[in-house]
Formats: sequence, structure tokens, C-alpha cells
Amino acid sequence: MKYLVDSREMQKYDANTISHFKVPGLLLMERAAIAFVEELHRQNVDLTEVLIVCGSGNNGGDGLAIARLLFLEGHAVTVVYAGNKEHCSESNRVQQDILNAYGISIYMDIPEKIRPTLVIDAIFGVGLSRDVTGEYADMLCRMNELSGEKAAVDIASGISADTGAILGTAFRADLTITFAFEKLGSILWPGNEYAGRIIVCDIGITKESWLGEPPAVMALEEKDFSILPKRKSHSNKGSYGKLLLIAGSVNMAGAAVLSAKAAYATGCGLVRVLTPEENRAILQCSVPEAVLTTYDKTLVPEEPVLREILDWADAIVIGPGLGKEKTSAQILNFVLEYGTSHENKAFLFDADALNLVAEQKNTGVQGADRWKNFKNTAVITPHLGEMSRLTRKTVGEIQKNLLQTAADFADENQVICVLKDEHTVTALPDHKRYLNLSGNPGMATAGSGDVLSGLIGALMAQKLTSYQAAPLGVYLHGLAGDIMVQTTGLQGLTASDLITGIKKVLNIYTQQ
Ligand SMILES: NC(=O)C1=CN([C@@H]2O[C@H](COP(=O)(O)OP(=O)(O)OC[C@H]3O[C@@H](n4cnc5c(N)ncnc54)[C@H](O)[C@@H]3O)[C@@H](O)[C@H]2O)[C@@H](O)CC1
Ligand SMILES: Nc1ncnc2c1ncn2[C@@H]1O[C@H](COP(=O)(O)OP(=O)(O)O)[C@@H](O)[C@H]1O
Ligand SMILES: [K+]
Repeated sequence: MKYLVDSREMQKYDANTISHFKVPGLLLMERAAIAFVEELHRQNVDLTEVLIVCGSGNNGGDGLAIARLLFLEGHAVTVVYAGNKEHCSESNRVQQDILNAYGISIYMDIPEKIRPTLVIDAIFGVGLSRDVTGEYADMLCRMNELSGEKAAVDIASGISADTGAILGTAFRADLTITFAFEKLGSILWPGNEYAGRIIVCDIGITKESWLGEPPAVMALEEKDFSILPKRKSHSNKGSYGKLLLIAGSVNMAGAAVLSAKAAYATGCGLVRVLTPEENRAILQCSVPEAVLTTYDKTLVPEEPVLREILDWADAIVIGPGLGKEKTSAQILNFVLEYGTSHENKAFLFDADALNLVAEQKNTGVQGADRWKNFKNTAVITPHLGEMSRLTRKTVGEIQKNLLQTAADFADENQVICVLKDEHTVTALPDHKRYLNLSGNPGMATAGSGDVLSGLIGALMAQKLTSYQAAPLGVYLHGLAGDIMVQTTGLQGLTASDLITGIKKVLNIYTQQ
């Protein structure tokens, strides 16, 4: 598990290290500067002509210390100060004094004819608190236009460490060398487009500095696959869970096929699909392993039939390609009602199930979101459009506040909210949040969400809790894309490839 921090958390952990553990701030700054310079060497950055622009806070202090270390190594370094030298942090003042003592000039503007091989941005770090305007904005624009590689100290100046938003203007880095923990703003869009490659350096601010208050946002890593269900030699199909997939409508059989295949690829013992009769032939040809229960598209299945198949299942996924017909809505309502009194079943709502709930909620239908009353916390997997319908916020608003939107929805609805995007957020109603770091733009292709719902459903059927299955499923789904893209390329990656990818990833990580 990795932890990602926002500005408040990072500043608190800095302060805890200094005040609680008595580590001098200047020592941390020196470690940051040494780590930064060492990383430049490791990355083979061309240090022939370095320009470094420093602000008046501790990010600028880091920059001044970096300038000194590079100067002492014999590199040509031009130091520029952005801001008022007098109104600076204490450590920044000390670093200015050291530079003065070494006779290193500090300029107040970027020299006209400079052609740097490296531009280092140390104007703002996690202390950026408002929009960048005026001289600072001009300086950042000019830095972006200069020749040479661009490296940011801790985070690209102008990017909000909390949301990744561009506050006015921002430095566009090729490389960000960050300290202690990755900053959320360097990962969330659009901040990630300004960060370049991110390297995290240890400077002695560790988990100890949390003083019992860990960061709210986590990211899974390969070692977190240790909880994946393993195959036992003494077992049968009943040992690996039963998944009911309520999916597909007329002309939308593919969603059910992809979801069912993904569930089998994830190791589910038995998958039953409830779908309109028209999909029988295609499903039986495409996924012969699946058991079918079909219904007349104009008639809801009899209540005892619905009850029986729901009773049969360990986990229920409803929504992929479901359509928004009256029958679909009636089946959904039955499932929502059933869920309120069956705590031993796991539920996932996706795609049209979410659109139907949103429609009903927005037209004032009482109990449209009965998942609030489920004893076993339900999972929902909206993409941005579905989330927009559920929350009545615009896609733009949601994108600006991806983490917060998912977290608020999870809290208010007592569901696990998997808000799908480039970096999918999984927000749990116990205030934990995961930001997914696997996956690639090749996955922006029809059907990849259907694969995800089948995958998570299969993990839940195999008795991972919903709290475990949702973030782990998202991570596995992304890695399936990453493993396949190496051979398909970004354009060629399809949802069907993801199913092969799931098998490959599981083959690697469940053998260890
Ligand atoms: N002692 C510590 O706490 C450590 C801090 N470190 C560095 O210090 C950084 C954080 O330092 P600070 O908390 O001093 O904050 P920053 O150096 O990021 O920026 C704060 C300064 O910028 C000003 N400012 C903020 N937004 C502005 C805007 N839009 N326009 C103009 N001025 C603006 C503030 O008034 C303040 O003077 C980290 O990112 C990291 O690089 C590291 O040296 C490690 C140790
Ligand atoms: N640029 C991207 N980078 C990483 N993952 C992506 C990207 N675009 C989409 N995805 C992933 O692909 C899936 C798309 O889901 P969805 O939009 O529901 O697809 P569909 O409705 O076609 O099945 C989500 O899991 C999402 O996180
Ligand atoms: K910076």
C-alpha cells in the first residue's frame, strides 16, 4: 500500500517531524536538496548550464540549497529569486545567507540570453495557497518557454497539491522529484500532465511522522495482491463462488458477454446470467460456461424466479448493458428491495442500473436509492457521465473534485463508490479512499467498464469483502490493461484483451 498526501497532511507531517521528533527543519531541507541532486545524476540530466528559480518559502529554500550543492560540484548555476527576499521563511533566509557567503549571485530576473540545459522550478511547493498571478505567472511562462529539461522541486509550481488543478499558471515539468510521499496533485488530472516522471525521495519524514493520523488516500501496489483468492487442490466449482449477472438487453448482449467472461477469468466458480431471451444464442455461443435464465423483454420474470436466482447467488452484479426498459427498472427495483434484507450477499450496481436509479431519484421516486439501507455495503461503479446523472453535477465539476465527489457520495449513500476515470477513485463509507495508479488510455474503449464489473463481482463471489474487492478489482483491471498494451498498443487495446490480461495478471500474482 502506498500513501498519497495533500498539502495539509504534508505540512502536518513536516511540522510533526520538526516539533515532535526534534529534527531540525534545516536538516530536512539539506536532505531534500541532497536527494534532489543525487536523483538528477541518477537520471543523467544534462547539468552543463543550470537555471534555478527559487521562491520565498521552504520550496525556495530547497532550491537555494540545491543551487549551492550544484555550484560546489562545479556546475554553472544561475540562481533567480522570485518574490520578495525580505519576506521569506526562516530557512530560506539561512540558505540565502549561505549562498551570499559562497559568493553565489542571486538574480531577481531571468537573464536575457540564457540557454539552460536544465531549468529547476523551486518557486512554490505544497504551500501554494492561491492563484498564481502577476510577476510569478510571467516568470513561470518564461521558464516554460526556455530551452532544456524542466525539473520541479516537490511539485510543479502552480499545481494544487490537493486537486491537481492549475491555479492560474503552472510550470510544465519533465521530471518532478518529490519528498517523503507522492502529492495527490501530481497524480490527479490535469496536474499529472505538468508533473512529468515522478520520483519520490526519502528525506527522513516517515510513517512515524503521521503521529497516528495517516493520509486519507491510498494506492494499491503489487504486494496487495496477497489477499487474492488462491486455488486449493481439494476444491470444486462450488468453492469459488456463484455470481449472478443481471446484464444485457436486446442489441446489448456484448456487455453481458464481457462481464461474464471477466468473472470467469477472475476465477469465479459459477456465473449465471439473467438476460432477455433474444440474447440466449449469443451468450451460449460466446460464454458456454455461463448458466442462463432468460426473460421476455416485455415481461418481468415471476417473483419466485427472481427470488430463487438471487437466493442462489453469493454476489449480484446488475447493470451492464441492462437498458432502461420498464422491465429492467422493475428487476432493478426488486434487487434493491431484496438487498435491504440480505446481508450475506454482495451487490454491485453499474451502468444502466445507475442511470435508472438516477432517473428515479431525479423524478422524486421514494426509495430509488435503497442501497443506503443495505446491511452489506453495496458497490457502485459509475463513470463520469453516470456520476453526473446521480449527483446532478456537471462532468467538469466532478473532474475538478474527483476525490471529494466520490467521498461525499460514499458517505451520504453508505456505498462503496468506484468513480471511474484515468485514475479511478474508490471511496469507502469509512472515509478511506483509494486512487488507482494502474491502467492506461488504451482502456478508454467500449466495454472496459463491463469487464470491471464482472471482475469485482467475481472477487466478491469468492468472498473478498466489498471493501477489499472494489479497490483491488480496479487495480487488477488497470494492470490487465497495462500487461496487454505492451503487445496491442494503445489504439489496439480492446475490452476482450482485458479479459486475457486478467488471466495473465492473476497467473503472475497468485503463483507467488
Ligand atoms: N521544513 C519543512 O517543512 C520542509 C519543507 N520542504 C519544502 O518546503 C515546501 C513547503 O514550504 P512552505 O510551506 O514554506 O511553502 P512553499 O514554499 O510551497 O510556498 C509558500 C510561500 O509562497 C507564498 N505563496 C503561496 N501561494 C502563492 C501565490 N499564489 N502567489 C504568491 N505567493 C504565494 C506563501 O505566502 C509563502 O510565502 C515543500 O513543498 C518542500 O519543497 C522540504 O524542504 C522538507 C522540509
Ligand atoms: N485514460 C484512461 N486511463 C486509465 N484507465 C482508463 C482510461 N479511460 C478509461 N479507463 C478505464 O476504463 C474503464 C471504462 O469504463 P466505462 O466508461 O464504464 O466503459 P464501458 O461503459 O464502455 O464499459 C474504467 O474502468 C476506466 O477507469
Ligand atoms: K516547485
